[in-house]
Amino acid sequence: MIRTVITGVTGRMGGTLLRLVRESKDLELAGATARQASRLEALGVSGGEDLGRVLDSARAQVVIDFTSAEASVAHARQCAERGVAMVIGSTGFTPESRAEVAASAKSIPVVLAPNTSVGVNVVIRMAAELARVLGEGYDVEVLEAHHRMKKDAPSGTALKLAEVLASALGRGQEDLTFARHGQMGARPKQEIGVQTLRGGDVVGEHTVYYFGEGERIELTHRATNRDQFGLGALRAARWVTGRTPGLYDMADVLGFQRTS
Ligand SMILES: NC(=O)C1=CN([C@@H]2O[C@H](COP(=O)(O)OP(=O)(O)OC[C@H]3O[C@@H](n4cnc5c(N)ncnc54)[C@H](OP(=O)(O)O)[C@@H]3O)[C@@H](O)[C@H]2O)C=CC1
Ligand SMILES: O=C(O)C1=N[C@H](C(=O)O)C[C@H](O)C1
Repeated sequence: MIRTVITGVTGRMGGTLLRLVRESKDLELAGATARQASRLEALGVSGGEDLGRVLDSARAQVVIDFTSAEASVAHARQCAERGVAMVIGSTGFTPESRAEVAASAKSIPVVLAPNTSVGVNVVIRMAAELARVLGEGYDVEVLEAHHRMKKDAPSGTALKLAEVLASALGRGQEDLTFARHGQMGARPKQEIGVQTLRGGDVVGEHTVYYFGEGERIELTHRATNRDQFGLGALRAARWVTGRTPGLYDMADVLGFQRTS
C-alpha cells in the first residue's frame, strides 16, 4: 500500500481524492491537512494544519496536493526537506512560483499537472497534432469555462493548451492573446486567443477552435464531475512514488512524448 497524504482535504478536489483513496486497493490514507484542523475530525481523518508536521508522523510516500499555487510552493519545499514524492494539481502558477517547485523537484520526484484527467491529456495531444497537420491556414482559439468559485484565469489547462499549440505552430508566448476589447483591428495571423467563461457549477470545459476558410473544427473536453481528475491524480501518485527526482507532467505518467 502506498502511504498517501492529501492536502486541502476539505476542498472540492480534496474531498474527491479522499473518497477515491479510501476506495483504492493500493493507496492508503496516511494523513491529511486542512486550514482548520477542527474540520478533519468531521471527515474521520487524522492530520493537522501544517504539512511538515503531518509528514513527520505519517511515514508518507506521496503527497497529493490540489490547493493553490502559493500553498503548493510551500508544500513542495516541505516534501523536499523530507524526501516525499508529490503530485501537484494546483493551478495559477507564475513563472517564478513554478521555478520554486522546479527547485524542490531537484531533490524529490514531482508530477506537476494543471489537469490530471487522462481524457484531457489525450485532447492536449490531439490538439497539438491537429495544429501541426492543419498548419498556417487556420485561426486557433482556446475557450474554457469553469464554476463561479474558480480563482485563477485562464485555467491551467487552457494555458497548457495554448502553450502546446504555440509550440506545434512554431509560435511563442508573445502570440497569446488573453482577452479582446475595443478597437483591436483585424486578427493577426499568428495570434492564439485564450478566452475565459465563469459561472454556476461548471466542472471544467475546454474547446480548441480551428477556424478555417469555409470550415471550422472544434475539439472539446467536458468534465461533468471531478472523478477523472482524481483518478488521474491517483495514477500519477502510483507512478511518481519511488521515482528519480525531477519535474514531471502527465505526459510522462501516461508514456506520451512531450508536446512542449
Ligand atoms: N489538475 C487538475 O486536474 C485540477 C486542478 N484543480 C486545481 O486544484 C486547486 C484546488 O481546486 P478546488 O479543489 O476546486 O479548490 P477548493 O477551494 O475547493 O479547495 C482548495 C483547498 O486547498 C486549501 N487551501 C487553499 N489555499 C491554501 C493555503 N494557502 N494553504 C493551505 N491550504 C490551502 C483550501 O482550504 P480552505 O477550505 O480552508 O480554503 C481547500 O481545502 C485549484 O488550483 C484548481 O485550479 C482543480 C481541479 C482539477
Ligand atoms: O479549478 C478547477 O475546477 C479546475 N482547474 C483546472 C485548471 O485550471 O485547468 C482543471 C479543471 O478544468 C478544473
